[in-house]
Amino acid sequence: ATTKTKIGDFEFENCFMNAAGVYCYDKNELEQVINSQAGTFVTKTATLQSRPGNPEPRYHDTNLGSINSMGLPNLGFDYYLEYLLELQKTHPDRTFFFSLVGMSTEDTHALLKKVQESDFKGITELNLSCPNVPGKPQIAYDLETTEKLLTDIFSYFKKPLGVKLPPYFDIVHFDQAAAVFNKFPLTFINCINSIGNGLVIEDESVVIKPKNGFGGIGGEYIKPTALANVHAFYKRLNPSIKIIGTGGVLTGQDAFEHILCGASMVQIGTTLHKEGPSAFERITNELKAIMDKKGYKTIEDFRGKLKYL
Ligand SMILES: O=C(O)c1[nH]c(=O)[nH]c(=O)c1I
Repeated sequence: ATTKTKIGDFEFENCFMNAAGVYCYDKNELEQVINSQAGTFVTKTATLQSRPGNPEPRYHDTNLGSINSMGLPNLGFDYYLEYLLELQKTHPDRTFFFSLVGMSTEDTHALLKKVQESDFKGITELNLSCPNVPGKPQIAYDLETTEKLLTDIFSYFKKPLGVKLPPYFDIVHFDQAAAVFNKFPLTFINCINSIGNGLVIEDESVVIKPKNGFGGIGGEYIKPTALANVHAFYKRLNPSIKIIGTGGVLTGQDAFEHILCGASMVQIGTTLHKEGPSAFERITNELKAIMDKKGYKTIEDFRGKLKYL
């Protein structure tokens, strides 16, 4: 079996990649993902200026997953763009993802205009769902603002663009959000970001410093919500808008379920943070074994084919 996949006009040898925020802060981390079995990588979400992020401890692993309130620490847009342009020379046959968001609407447009005017040939992931910048709501929970932002963006941005979404929890919100996204030539949507503002307690204390311990939840806790968002949008979106599935992937079986729900690419966050880049080889082999046992040759043989009772 092969786990190769396609997003927009781009082919990837493997349908696995990191989730933004994990193993993607600097060239050293990104190099490790390039040299792993991952099909591609996405950068840490970049802002116009570099940011130190929230006070530590700001990330904590638990038996069932993770909690984080990083606060968008990153080396700044220019650092990642420069590296991505260098990779276009050293790895001309590969396509990478550039995650970004402005700290204001003006900044978001400034960032995307810089990408549009640059020689970047990869795919841009606009993060509409960072849950950890105090005072900043998750953009994608405000569908009116999201529609206005995308309308303005697509008036000048002509390169491949997708959006990173927070989880939605109401069928009516799936309907309303899908109706907005279907208005735009999006290359993909990525479901889901961490489940915002959970709380993890050990003994009598929170485990992270920012926001009195409130942070985005990842890992095993979130797979049912991730799968529901992948499948809800798969059923509602124009087939030209691909789905990236993120959330709760520990094994090949979890990845199989994301693809069954309609995902064309699967991102790994918490598991990658815990296990390191060798997780890509393990999970790829586990998925291939499942496909071989079931007689599926490519992921298109079962993508989106979730059975109902
Ligand atoms: O706190 C973060 O940096 C962060 N953490 C997340 O869990 N998701 C995000 O999109 C971001 I931008």
